[in-house]
Amino acid sequence: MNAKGQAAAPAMGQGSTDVGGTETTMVRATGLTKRFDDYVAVDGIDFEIRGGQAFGFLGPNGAGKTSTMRMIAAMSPVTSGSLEVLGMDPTTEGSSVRARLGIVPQEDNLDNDLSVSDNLLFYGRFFGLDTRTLSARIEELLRFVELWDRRDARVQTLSGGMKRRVVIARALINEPEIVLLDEPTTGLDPQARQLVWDRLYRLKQRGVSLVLTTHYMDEAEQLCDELVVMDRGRIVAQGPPRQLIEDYVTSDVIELRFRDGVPADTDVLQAKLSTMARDVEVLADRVLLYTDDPTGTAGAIDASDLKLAGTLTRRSTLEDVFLHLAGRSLNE
Ligand SMILES: Nc1ncnc2c1ncn2[C@@H]1O[C@H](COP(=O)(O)OP(=O)(O)OP(=O)(O)O)[C@@H](O)[C@H]1O
Repeated sequence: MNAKGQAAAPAMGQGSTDVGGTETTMVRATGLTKRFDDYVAVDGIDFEIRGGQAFGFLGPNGAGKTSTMRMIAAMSPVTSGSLEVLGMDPTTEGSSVRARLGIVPQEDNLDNDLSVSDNLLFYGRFFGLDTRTLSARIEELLRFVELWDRRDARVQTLSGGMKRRVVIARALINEPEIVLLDEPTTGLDPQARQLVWDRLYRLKQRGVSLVLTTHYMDEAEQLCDELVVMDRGRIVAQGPPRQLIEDYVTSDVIELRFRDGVPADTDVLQAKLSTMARDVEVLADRVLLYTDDPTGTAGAIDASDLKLAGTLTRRSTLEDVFLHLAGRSLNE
């Protein structure tokens, strides 16, 4: 207990509050480029990740998110441009960079035949940690991810959500200053996702910087302080999630569904609807009306001769930002 009677924060990430405050640059990329033969996967991007932040790369499949992560993780060399991770060059100082990172890959690469705690033990030995230190850390980490009671279970017997939490615990074994998570909740059911989000949120509260990729807008909105939105290797927008929504789209969206499907003559439809809202997006199955005056727009819709099956009014999301910037949906 500390002077205020609160339980002391676990050892993980200790020091990161000193060295990793928001004034500290954890990762800086300038003109960062990754090419696979002639294919440009990451096309000259600039970004800066500051300490204690949850920083997200949001974008559809193939946007270049994983390629960017792999360069930060010193797992894939930079083709051109510059990249600095914790003040080091990951291309020439790869092992020093990796020693201070935690990595949660897209695929759970646990040893299914080993127990939960042995997975952490063997991973920890790579970092040269002795058995006593490791035992204490394994207990603390498995309690943190709420899997201490499953410590002796073979990984094979765990659910997908539990496995993901084991990978997160494993990534923390070396007390990293930055944890890189590649699509941390892809494939998990809603309840398992909530649990992972909750643990990541707590980790951030302890001063650990999180860098994650996702193609889920709700994950980006829930977890990230700062986002870059990527499409086809480039950054199309950058900022805090709420700021991006404010900057690029209206406060509300009214979705229209038509009785006989979206009318084929989209030019006529666009012209008619554009008098009712600030922006109109015609999709295959519905039309989106972007408005800062949902009541006024709803009134104009009611007074029109549109043959509608139904309408839905909702707050704008990052999905709308992406649609506005890229002209297509995030998960298309
Ligand atoms: N080793 C590789 N060799 C050739 N092309 C690659 C390689 N790795 C990735 N790519 C290509 O680079 C592009 C960007 O891939 P990347 O995995 O970085 O995207 P992503 O945004 O993470 O998408 P996903 O959500 O599917 O992982 C894709 O078109 C992919 O096919």
